Amino acid sequence: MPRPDSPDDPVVDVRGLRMAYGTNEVLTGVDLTVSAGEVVCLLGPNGAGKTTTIEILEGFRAPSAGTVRVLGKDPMRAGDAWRARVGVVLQSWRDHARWTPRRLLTQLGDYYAPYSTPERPRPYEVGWLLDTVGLTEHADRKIVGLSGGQRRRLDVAVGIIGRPELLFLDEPTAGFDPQARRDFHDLVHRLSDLEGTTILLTTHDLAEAEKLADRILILAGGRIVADGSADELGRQVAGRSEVRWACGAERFVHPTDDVVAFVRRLFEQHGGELTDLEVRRASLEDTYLAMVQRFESGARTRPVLEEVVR
Ligand SMILES: Nc1ncnc2c1ncn2[C@@H]1O[C@H](COP(=O)(O)OP(=O)(O)OP(=O)(O)O)[C@@H](O)[C@H]1O
Repeated sequence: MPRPDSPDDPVVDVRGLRMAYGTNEVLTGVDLTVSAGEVVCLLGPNGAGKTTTIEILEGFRAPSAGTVRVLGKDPMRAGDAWRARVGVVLQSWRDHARWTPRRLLTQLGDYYAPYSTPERPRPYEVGWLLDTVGLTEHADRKIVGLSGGQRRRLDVAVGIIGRPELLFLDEPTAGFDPQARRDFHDLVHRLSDLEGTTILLTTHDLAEAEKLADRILILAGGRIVADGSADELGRQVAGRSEVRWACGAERFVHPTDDVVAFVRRLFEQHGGELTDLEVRRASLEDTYLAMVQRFESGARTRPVLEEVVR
């Protein structure tokens, strides 16, 4: 039995997780580990099982099989003290529509006060939190009158009011305008860098994943098919970089695995004639699409795909 608070223990440790809804097998053997202080992003196509995985880790859904340990406990059996250490940003806060954000956050914050420790005083101060999520101006308006993006900011505030050690964010920026998105990214960095909060998030915004995540997991076909930083994943997809150049009026494009060797040859052969040169590295979007495609084409003939990454 792992000691819950040893800094060396993984915050999330999942082995052989399986989940079926009736005959629909959504997760067929997920293994994943998240260490203290990491920001990990779970990517995957629609219906891959990201929300299902997160809900199981949150203790909101019982898995069909496998071992799940979150902060050293089985989420389905963990008590209030465990829950106070975990923050969850749900899709949208619907209760208490006639309350104000300030009242709601104050009320929810009181729930966490008994779980305050000298190392981690709980809850956050409500005024500070309202300011941090950009809701000060709307703090005393009824929740029912907030815009979609303002409600989403409130969702985030509700998720972190208890100063969680582990925070789950399921598509946190869906519906955010660019400013709200940037503010949110700053908040995630702040929680991670200053508070040491461990964060597991899902998103379909690959630029967001690249910006926020220390590590990216790709869930496809019921398993984790890729695990690494954006750069590490990129290196596993061959032919990813593209060199574009011009000789006089003629333009050329060539994909390559080894940009330096290719450009060196280019200079040796055409150095004097080159009028333009550009190296375009594949984005996380290119990598992600290539990996999911590789998985899907392989899956038609081979159900097990560990070789995609390892
Ligand atoms: N409560 C449920 N009952 C039955 N099937 C469900 C339930 N919740 C999810 N599913 C099914 O499980 C699969 C995975 O759904 P899930 O919401 O976990 O995927 P996701 O990766 O989060 O998708 P998205 O990117 O679209 O949000 C889907 O086929 C979905 O229809």
